[in-house]
Amino acid sequence: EITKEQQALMKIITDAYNRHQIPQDVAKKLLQDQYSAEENFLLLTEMATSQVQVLVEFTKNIPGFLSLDREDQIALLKGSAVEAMFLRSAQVFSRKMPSGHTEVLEERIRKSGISEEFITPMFNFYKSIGELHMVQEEQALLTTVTILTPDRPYVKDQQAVERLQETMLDVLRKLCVLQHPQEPQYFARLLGRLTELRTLSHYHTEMLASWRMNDHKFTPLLCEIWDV
Ligand SMILES: Cc1cccc(C)c1-c1noc(C(C)C)c1COc1ccc(-c2ccc3cc(C(=O)O)ncc3c2)cc1
Repeated sequence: EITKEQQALMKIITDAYNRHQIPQDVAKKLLQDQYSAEENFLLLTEMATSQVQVLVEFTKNIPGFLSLDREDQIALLKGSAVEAMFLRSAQVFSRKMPSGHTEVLEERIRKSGISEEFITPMFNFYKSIGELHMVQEEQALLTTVTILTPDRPYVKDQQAVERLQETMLDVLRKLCVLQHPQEPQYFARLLGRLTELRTLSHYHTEMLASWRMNDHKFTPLLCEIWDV
């Protein structure tokens, strides 16, 4: 049974998740009509940079996050940024954007210098997230659970992160039972997506290396968060 304080926690996180989105004027740039690989890469770089800024703001609203050791806060953000962006961009695909971003985002990702070996697992992931039909509370909590992963590189006080993550996992588990009563294994399926995210995060490191090989430039914020 979801307790009163768990409901309050879920509301804080879901409101923050909905409040911190890529500004529409930035997202609208996806609809521009240049589709060269260079243009696509530049647009995706702009999206990712804006998404990281939004992610940092969202993370500040996770109850307990700002009480963690400051260096651990940075380590959690660096370690989870790619995974959080996969989850956020997955929502664009599964939400069937009215603004038509779905098709153009897919087109630009497919034609931005990412090799086919990464494109396939990436779009399989997007499809598997879409099939879950997550409600927004589940999306917000799943992103929060991903950010609060204790075993990211350089995290010193893993216990403190684990305590926070367990609190969020408990709310998410109860929410899944409430939202998907006909599917008792739904929560386990959600956690399975987190495993898939780790794999994608390793692919992403190779994607970055191959872009850099072809002399692609990133923004200072992305260089900092991805150590490129
Ligand atoms: C290619 C890739 C795939 C997955 C994750 C990453 C980090 C990368 C990835 N890896 O590198 C890059 C750049 C640097 C080339 C990327 C590109 O990342 C992103 C990140 C976020 C979005 C994004 C997020 C929310 C949106 C909301 C709306 C709307 O509400 O209408 N519309 C458009 C939106 C676009 C797009 C690309």
